[in-house]
Amino acid sequence: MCPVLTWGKEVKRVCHVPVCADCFRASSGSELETGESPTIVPPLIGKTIKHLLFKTHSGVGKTSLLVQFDQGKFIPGSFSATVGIGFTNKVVTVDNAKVKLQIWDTAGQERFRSVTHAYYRDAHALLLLYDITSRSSFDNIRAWLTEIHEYAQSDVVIMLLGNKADMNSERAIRRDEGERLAREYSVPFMETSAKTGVNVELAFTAVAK
Ligand SMILES: Nc1nc2c(ncn2[C@@H]2O[C@H](COP(=O)(O)OP(=O)(O)OP(=O)(O)O)[C@@H](O)[C@H]2O)c(=O)[nH]1
Repeated sequence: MCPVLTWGKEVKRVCHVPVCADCFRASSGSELETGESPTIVPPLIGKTIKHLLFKTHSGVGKTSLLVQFDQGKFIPGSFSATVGIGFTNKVVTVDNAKVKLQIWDTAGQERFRSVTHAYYRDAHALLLLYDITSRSSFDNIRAWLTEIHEYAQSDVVIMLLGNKADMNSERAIRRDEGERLAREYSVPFMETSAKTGVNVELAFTAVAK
């Protein structure tokens, strides 16, 4: 039985898979040459999307959101603060194509600003996070958006995320405030919860579609 292969946009020739002549024809669109061994070279990954995950304020749930996306679980309690920049790789299937998401996790602290700037230029997507129970985290967003516009590629996808959506009773920022700010900067917006997992997958994969 031949493997089912999905051809992505940027083919990365990483391994050879032996297949029958019919599958070779179906996958490559060409016939085997006489004497040619029936192997095709599938892409392991269709494309790589680089995300940069931001928090605008301490404790908005950036690490929890990443853990929920990566491991599908919520681990209560604060993680040790992100130092400098780290990254997580996750391969997801989008429209039958495998896409590698490389998620760079930045420390929001001032002293790491210069490190972070270097990554802006390379990113396809920037996820900007605030905590719906924290007015100050929301108030920081404008400054971050201004800075991002200065350093990021002009075609970068910026997404605004209001995290801790499960904490409705302690909400300090109405959903429509988030929506309005997002409209003002022409960026997509959604509320997420690292605890319940709501919209977490969507937030990370939306850019890959
Ligand atoms: N209820 C609820 N709590 C959350 C959610 N996301 C994170 N938390 C909690 O908020 C606190 C901070 O979460 P972290 O993931 O450490 O936040 P961070 O932005 O990485 O924090 P620092 O790097 O320390 O600034 C922890 O107690 C988490 O358990 C969420 O969606 N819902």
